Amino acid sequence: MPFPEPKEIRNARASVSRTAFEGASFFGLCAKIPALLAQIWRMAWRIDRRDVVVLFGCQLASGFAAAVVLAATAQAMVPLLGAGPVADRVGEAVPALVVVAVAAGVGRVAYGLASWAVARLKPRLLTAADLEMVEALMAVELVAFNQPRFSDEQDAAETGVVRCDRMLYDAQAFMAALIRLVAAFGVLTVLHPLMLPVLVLAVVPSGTGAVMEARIEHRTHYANAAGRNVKGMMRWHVTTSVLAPEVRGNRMRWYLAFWYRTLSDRLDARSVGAAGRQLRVNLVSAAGGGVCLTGAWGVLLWLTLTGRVSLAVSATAVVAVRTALANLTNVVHYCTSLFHSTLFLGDWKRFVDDARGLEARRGELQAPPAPGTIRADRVSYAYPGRPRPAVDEVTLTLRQGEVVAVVGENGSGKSTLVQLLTGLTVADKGSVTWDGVDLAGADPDTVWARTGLVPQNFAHWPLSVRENVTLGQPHTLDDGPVWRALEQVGMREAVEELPEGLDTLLARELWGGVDLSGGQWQRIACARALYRRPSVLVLDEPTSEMDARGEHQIFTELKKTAAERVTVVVTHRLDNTRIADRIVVLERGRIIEQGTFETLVRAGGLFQELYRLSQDR
Ligand SMILES: Nc1ncnc2c1ncn2[C@@H]1O[C@H](COP(=O)(O)OP(=O)(O)OP(=O)(O)O)[C@@H](O)[C@H]1O
Repeated sequence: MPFPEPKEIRNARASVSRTAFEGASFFGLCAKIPALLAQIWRMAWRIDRRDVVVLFGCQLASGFAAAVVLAATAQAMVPLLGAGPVADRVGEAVPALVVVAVAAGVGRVAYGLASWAVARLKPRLLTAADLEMVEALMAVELVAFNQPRFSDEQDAAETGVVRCDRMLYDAQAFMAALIRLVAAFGVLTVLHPLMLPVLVLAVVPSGTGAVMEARIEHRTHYANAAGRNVKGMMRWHVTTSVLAPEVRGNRMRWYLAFWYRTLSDRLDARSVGAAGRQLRVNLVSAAGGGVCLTGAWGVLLWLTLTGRVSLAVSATAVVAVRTALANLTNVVHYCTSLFHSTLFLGDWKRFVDDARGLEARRGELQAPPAPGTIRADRVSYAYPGRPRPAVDEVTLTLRQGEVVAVVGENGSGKSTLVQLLTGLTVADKGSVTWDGVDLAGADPDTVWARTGLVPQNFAHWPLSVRENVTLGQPHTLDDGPVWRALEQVGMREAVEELPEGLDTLLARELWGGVDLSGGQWQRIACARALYRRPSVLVLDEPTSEMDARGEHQIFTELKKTAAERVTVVVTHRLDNTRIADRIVVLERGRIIEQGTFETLVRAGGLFQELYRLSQDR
């Protein structure tokens, strides 16, 4: 049976860049260039003023040198093409030829120095853009990730970061070509005023063609954006060692290969189609440019034949026209590329600004360092685009020293509730208070400084064992507390056996790395939370992959250290809830039962039913 075709993937919205480019004409682009250049210079200026000054100065020098080369060439042509013995004519031209050689040398050195400044600025510009984005993303409210537009905008902004690499080079190449073009125009105008309009006419078709080609490229880029992103994600899934057993054990390889090839073919088909359209545009503009250029040569010939310009001037004009044309092609090419890059940069800027606006900034209130009471008062929360609240009018009080278990079926709202209790998410309705301090108005950093969280999806940080335990803490050189936390979760022996103990890198893909089992990783995540000695400890399915001994050890430890904190455990293993002082049962976002294990297991409600099912084997 043939495989079913993968779904066509599209972006949730068209990017602002795309619309901006679609609407731009050649002259529209030109008008925007000064502002775009100013934006790039401003960014570069913040990074290294000296390099920007070198870059700018060298560009001016190389442009000036180009003008001198052309003007001196014209001077040398006069004797060279004049009358008299060859030796005399050459001798007369020597000073001008020396000027040509020196100016060409100065131009080359200036160009080299400008490239050096670009090479120094480029990586730092990229890092600055990247850091801004990473820092902004790490600070946004969790709810931002649930907005459908957010990930599209993030993709466009990522492209902006990558394009920073090219943008500076484009700006430099554009400026260099522009300066040379202006120099060539200047020399031509001096030679004969009629030369300038003729040359402008000759270059309009190629300029228009280049913009049209760039627009096709841009359109293809966006048409392929969503598919390219998904393909990139899929590439990781199908090639990573983490998922290799699943891919093989379920014989997924053939379908995944088909999927990957189909998606790649679709992307390629768009690019191939675009290449054909670009060729047509290219040929038409080349033909138009050829006709105009022939006209320009014709005018030059007419000026020469009618004696309006000398043969020497005419020869210089040929050199100047060729210089102008070559640089004009570069001007148009780099201008469109620059425009393209700065549009992506605009996406990046907008995203970073928006993300900063979405930063978790709620108020100046300080959360109590060790809350005696956490209270949820008629708290509701609905995820964007979901009609039913995930947590619905929940009222609950947790006290210091208490271990509370939260149970319920999949999707009943357990994880969402613990996120609300720890201020990771702010309630739509109702309030969560820590000793009366409303988390909606509290500085979230002061809240999270007191919490220890083992979420359902925790990271396998590709760092050393020590860093995996201490992550997020102020640095301490003392390994005692690290070993203590590892002991609490029964990992001391396992870590001692690792090749480099606490220094062992936990990442099998990297050189010298060692991977852990699923249960061991869970123990490390628990050790990380316990190491923090939090006053609010939240564990969301902390032992789902652990063996009986590990699970027993964790729950014993929780009970032993419960007095110093508020402890909340989300679990599906209902036997574990025996250690809890209180069990809260959720259904469709509401609390339907509360009590001790002994009460609930006989209460005839959902807990009793779920417990019976868990024992019915
Ligand atoms: N990021 C999200 N965006 C949209 N809806 C979500 C999101 N996360 C959870 N939900 C929905 O909210 C509801 C509650 O989810 P939650 O993760 O809190 O349930 P849970 O009780 O922890 O489930 P489980 O036992 O499977 O972990 C579910 O209907 C779920 O589909």
